[in-house]
Amino acid sequence: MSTTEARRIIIFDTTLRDGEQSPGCSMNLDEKLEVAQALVDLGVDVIEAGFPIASPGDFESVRRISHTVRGATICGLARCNEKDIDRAGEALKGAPDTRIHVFLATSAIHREFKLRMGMDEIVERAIAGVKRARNLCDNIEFSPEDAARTEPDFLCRVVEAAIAAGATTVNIPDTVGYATPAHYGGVIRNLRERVPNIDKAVISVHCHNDLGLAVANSLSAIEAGAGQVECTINGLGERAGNCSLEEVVMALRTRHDYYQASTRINTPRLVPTSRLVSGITGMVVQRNKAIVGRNAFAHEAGIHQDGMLKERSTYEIMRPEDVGFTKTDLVLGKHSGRAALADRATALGYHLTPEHLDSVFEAFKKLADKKKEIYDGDIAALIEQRNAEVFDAWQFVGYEIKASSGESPTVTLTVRRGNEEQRQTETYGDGPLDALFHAIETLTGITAVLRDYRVQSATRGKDAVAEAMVELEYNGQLYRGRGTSTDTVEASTCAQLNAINRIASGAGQPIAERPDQL
Ligand SMILES: CC(=O)SCCNC(=O)CCNC(=O)[C@H](O)C(C)(C)COP(=O)(O)OP(=O)(O)OC[C@H]1O[C@@H](n2cnc3c(N)ncnc32)[C@H](O)[C@@H]1OP(=O)(O)O
Ligand SMILES: CC(C)C(=O)C(=O)O
Repeated sequence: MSTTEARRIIIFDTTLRDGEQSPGCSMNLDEKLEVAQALVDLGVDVIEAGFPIASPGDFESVRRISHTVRGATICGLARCNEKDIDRAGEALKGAPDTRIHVFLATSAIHREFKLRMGMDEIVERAIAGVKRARNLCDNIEFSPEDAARTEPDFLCRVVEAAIAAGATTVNIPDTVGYATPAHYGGVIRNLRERVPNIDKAVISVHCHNDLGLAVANSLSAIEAGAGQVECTINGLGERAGNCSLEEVVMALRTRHDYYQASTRINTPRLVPTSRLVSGITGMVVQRNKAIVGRNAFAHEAGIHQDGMLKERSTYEIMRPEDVGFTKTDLVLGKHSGRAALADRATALGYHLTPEHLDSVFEAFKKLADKKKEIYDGDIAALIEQRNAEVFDAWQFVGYEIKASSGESPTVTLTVRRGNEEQRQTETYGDGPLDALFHAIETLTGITAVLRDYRVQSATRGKDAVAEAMVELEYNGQLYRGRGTSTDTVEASTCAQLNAINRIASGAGQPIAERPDQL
């Protein structure tokens, strides 16, 4: 089947109703209007804007949305009683494209313990509710709540009666997330085979995620013939949530070869809409959440990064820009390889020789063992540090400090000169840096005046790299040195040593040329 012949699946978004039922996710009127507009921009077909009987605020938000938001059908929920249905009709009155969604539970557990109604009464109430709603609106959805746990024969009976009474959509909820994919697909198939008037209505699915199967169950139902899927942004919803809109939409799109079904969703709006809803509800999107999570298109493993740089379909089944991310993120961390490091260095404007890359890579791996995430600032600092070290006569190896307040610290500094390690221990000065700088002077035999010393964080976070900078005056010339490390003392010692190395190699600047610095 070609793309043009694909079945179109109706996307019914219930972020503003079932999504709002997530504990702590209530939204105010302005926020609901903003989300409703974003849902229209995203291209959803139906927006379930709220449950008008629930509160005056819910009534008002359904009323305002149905009167101001254009481009989608606006739906209001109602229990199967006159008051709820009339209130929903009132909230939607006068708006151009609306739907009333009437629900009544049908499973044995709900009939016996919650509603205390027998089967016949359920059927009668369902018929009466749909008819009453149909007098207020032409577009009626009926949901036999807890359908997935309802006896198949009885479910067929209720669905047939609801359609005969005027329901244009019959929604089959897995209210408690009990279904599994094959089971749920079977429920839909059974209805299609056994309900004589089933072709007079669209079959819809509404899956909860208690077993983490909401998306899988929805896809199975679509495969079995469902034409509408109910879902929420970020999978928000009662308890473990609902079917996630972004996941089901991208599954249909990515596996079009299999499902032969399409939606109207403008997929590059998925990430912005997810961020909007997350910001408004305060429900943080987990980093590894499919489609919209921060890591959804991030690759850290060297072998994957190498594959991605050669041909991105090696490790990506969707393009990040198709869901609204700007680009794939090759995260640099302890699992990365040279290919990704070289690629990032080039992007940052550095051109590394193979030897230089090896040397930066070695320092990068050491840093990555200490730090969870390596930022661009870290990479730049490492490259510049290595650039400076190329000429170094003395290279930093390590230090030890014994210090207590009010006493001169004792430091041992170890440096390498060629193949030889040199060590200097001293008890000196006001603090560890004073002592370490003095140990450098003793080891190298070069005494200079410290004109400037600065240390700053190169990147973010507690484990950020410290970047130290010193300026030394020596024989009327100015020598700068830089050092980086996650350890501030080490960064400062490296900076001092780097400046001394420059003195040794004569790489200074006349002081007169830089009066502003002094
Ligand atoms: C599966 C779902 O997500 S359904 C939607 C769930 N969403 C919500 O409940 C959020 C909004 N709800 C509310 O604000 C309140 O529950 C209200 C305003 C709707 C009702 O409040 P109250 O009148 O105080 O009733 P309460 O919530 O305590 O109990 C629900 C009543 O509705 C009845 N009921 C439940 N579902 C239905 C239904 N589909 N049709 C008719 N009656 C129903 C229950 O049997 C119970 O009746 P009872 O009090 O005679 O035993
Ligand atoms: C109202 C219905 C569709 C519902 O939310 C559910 O059954 O989960």
